[in-house]
Amino acid sequence: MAVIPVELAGRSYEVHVGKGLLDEALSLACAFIGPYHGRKVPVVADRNALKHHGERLAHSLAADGFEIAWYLIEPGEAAKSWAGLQDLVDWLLGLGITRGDHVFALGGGVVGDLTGFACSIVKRGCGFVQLPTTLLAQVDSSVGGKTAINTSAGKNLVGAFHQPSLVLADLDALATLPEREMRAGYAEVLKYGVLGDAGFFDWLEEHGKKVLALEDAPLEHAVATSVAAKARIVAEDERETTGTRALLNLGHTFGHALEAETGFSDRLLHGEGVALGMVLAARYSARRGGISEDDAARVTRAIDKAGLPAEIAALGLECDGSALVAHMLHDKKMDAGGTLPFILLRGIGEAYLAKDVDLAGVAAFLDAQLQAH
Ligand SMILES: NC(=O)c1ccc[n+]([C@@H]2O[C@H](COP(=O)([O-])OP(=O)(O)OC[C@H]3O[C@@H](n4cnc5c(N)ncnc54)[C@H](O)[C@@H]3O)[C@@H](O)[C@H]2O)c1
Ligand SMILES: O=C(O)C(=O)C[C@@H](O)[C@H](O)[C@H](O)COP(=O)(O)O
Ligand SMILES: [Zn+2]
Repeated sequence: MAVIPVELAGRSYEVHVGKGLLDEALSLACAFIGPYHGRKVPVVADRNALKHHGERLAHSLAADGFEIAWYLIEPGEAAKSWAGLQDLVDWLLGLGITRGDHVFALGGGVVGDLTGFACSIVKRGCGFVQLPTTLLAQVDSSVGGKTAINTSAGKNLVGAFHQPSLVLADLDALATLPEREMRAGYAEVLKYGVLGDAGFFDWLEEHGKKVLALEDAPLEHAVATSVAAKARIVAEDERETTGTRALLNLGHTFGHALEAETGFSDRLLHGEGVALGMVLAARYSARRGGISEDDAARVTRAIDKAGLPAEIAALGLECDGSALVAHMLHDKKMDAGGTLPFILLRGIGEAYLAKDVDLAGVAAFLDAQLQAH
């Protein structure tokens, strides 16, 4: 078991990583449950998280004398929408939620992002506890307080920074996760190595297969190392103002554009978009004379070896590079002068924010990538 603190002035919280946490460590979470609503705890879950882990959660809360008021969402990115937000907020208000209450989010990044955002606005803010059940949510989305919904203009364009009070990442939950989702989460694990920890990247090259196969020790090491990396970055730059936190966006400028182009659908999962985005960022960096061609190829190989998509040509998109760049114009990193900073690489473990990227050049680069292979 690992306990990783996220140190934020006045709002520090812990991320617990280990097996059996949904069964055992919930007494920790019970400290956050107010004496409201006839001791019913509001839990937001998607149908898959409920099906596989709802009973464990209900059982464990019952031991502390609590019942659950469930709010169910359909699995998939579509729930991160205005309509999804409105329905959830109405439900919370209907429950008589107070500002001192905590809502529990049981599921992947979709459940966490939507619940966190609803909790940031309901009565101007109530608390929430993250119970992440996907690898992606355990290593990334449940930590750091970015919450959001998507709009027709793009990914995560309406949201808030709102930190959870506690995160319990139960590694046992991953046993029921479909393989494709496990791989998608692994893309964000690789991201921490590629952006800032060459040693971790080396370790993943050697042990990544064991992580994907859910071997206990490698899995816990990968999740805890990822969470610790994210916690360090978030503690340094909570609201992405200094450029440090922007590094967590490695692969996302390209990835979010690909997600938008594929309609935020099952055609391309978020982690798959990030995987492709990291390949593109590495290749684009190599072309500018940053990372070596060999190391860019190493990044591509690690992604491919994990069974993640590594070539955008294989997506069969019917668009050109300019269409992808048009999606990027909505990116939240865009500054008032119309510059879109890109997270590029000097080497493996050495990401930086480049503010001199010419978008016409990116479109031409993408045209070539869309044709290649
Ligand atoms: N807030 C952040 O910092 C942050 C970071 C990374 C990603 N995100 C967001 O997270 C979302 C992606 O999250 P995700 O990859 O977890 O996707 P997801 O929430 O859609 O979950 C993936 C699928 O797994 C199912 N599932 C969840 N837990 C399961 C389990 N234990 N067993 C079986 N099935 C299970 C879900 O029902 C869903 O079908 C995107 O919207 C992305 O933008 C946010
Ligand atoms: O926590 C962060 O900061 C990240 O950038 C983590 C990303 O993996 C995540 O997908 C995030 O939601 C993207 O942020 P956005 O600001 O580009 O929406
Ligand atoms: Zn991401």
